[in-house]
Amino acid sequence: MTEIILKTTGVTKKYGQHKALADVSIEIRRGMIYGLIGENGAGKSTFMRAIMGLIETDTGTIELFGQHDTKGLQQARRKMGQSIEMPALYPELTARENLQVQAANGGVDETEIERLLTMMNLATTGRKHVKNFSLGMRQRLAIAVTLVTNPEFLILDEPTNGLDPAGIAEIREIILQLVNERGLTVLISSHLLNELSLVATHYGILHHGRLIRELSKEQIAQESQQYIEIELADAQAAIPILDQMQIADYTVVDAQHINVYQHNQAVAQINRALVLADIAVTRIGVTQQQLEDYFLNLTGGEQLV
Ligand SMILES: Nc1ncnc2c1ncn2[C@@H]1O[C@H](COP(=O)(O)OP(=O)(O)OP(=O)(O)O)[C@@H](O)[C@H]1O
Repeated sequence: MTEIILKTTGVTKKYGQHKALADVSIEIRRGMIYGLIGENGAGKSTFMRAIMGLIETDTGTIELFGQHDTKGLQQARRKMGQSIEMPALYPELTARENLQVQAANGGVDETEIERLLTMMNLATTGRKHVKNFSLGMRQRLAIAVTLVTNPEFLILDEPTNGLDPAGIAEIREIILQLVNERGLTVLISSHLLNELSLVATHYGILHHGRLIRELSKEQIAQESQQYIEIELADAQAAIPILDQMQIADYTVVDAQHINVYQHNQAVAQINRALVLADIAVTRIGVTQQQLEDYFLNLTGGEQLV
């Protein structure tokens, strides 16, 4: 079994009468990219802040790199990098200068700073001050800053928030590169579920401060339903054919679309039967239920965005 990097047991945090976190227990092992998913106000930032030691929890325990007492946790937190919302970037300095300031507090050398700038696609920003950076550039610099201390465990709170698809893809590539090349373990939060599905190896779903499910990428693939999607000229005309084939579990979506949920039926068989009955099929294939829909089911239809 790989090493446990973070283990929380029954973590609870109240703000007045409001429970921002209720009995949250999670386990993150080395090499995982753990995606923390939840709607606005679900408790994602509160949880991350608790791990970072930025807020006190009411009850529960936090174990980091096997340490759980105050002194041990303090030491263990040195192995973490974090970008909680916006880390402190100096707006009047360049990207390189920002990294140099961080490195001066005890961290990497100039060569590593150059490497980080290249990795984050910031090497050509030259004399440009951070205050003139785009949001994407700032987000990437924020991640670079967290790497200056050579962390083993990275906590990223909504690193793709507000970015366009190209910016999101860039962050995704960086995270995958960090995991592959440096063996980092990552805890990342987002409400962009489909986006997270391209990087996360494990998921924790927070809903009203509770961890309602914890599952792996493979479990999601199994559980999110597959179905056969048929696009055809006349959906009504296809009904008797499906009945003849003893297919009972299907939905007529509209005049040109039918979804069949019995995926033990071969796609080719259905296609052949429809074509033989003179019903033109324009498209037929197996579709995976979108991750977004899967989580909507789990949270009782409440939007996560
Ligand atoms: N300092 C605070 N004082 C009072 N209530 C707070 C405080 N911080 C957070 N909360 C409340 O705790 C709940 C969880 O907030 P949190 O910021 O952790 O959610 P989140 O999942 O990170 O959401 P978002 O995506 O909006 O950041 C919210 O209802 C929020 O209003």
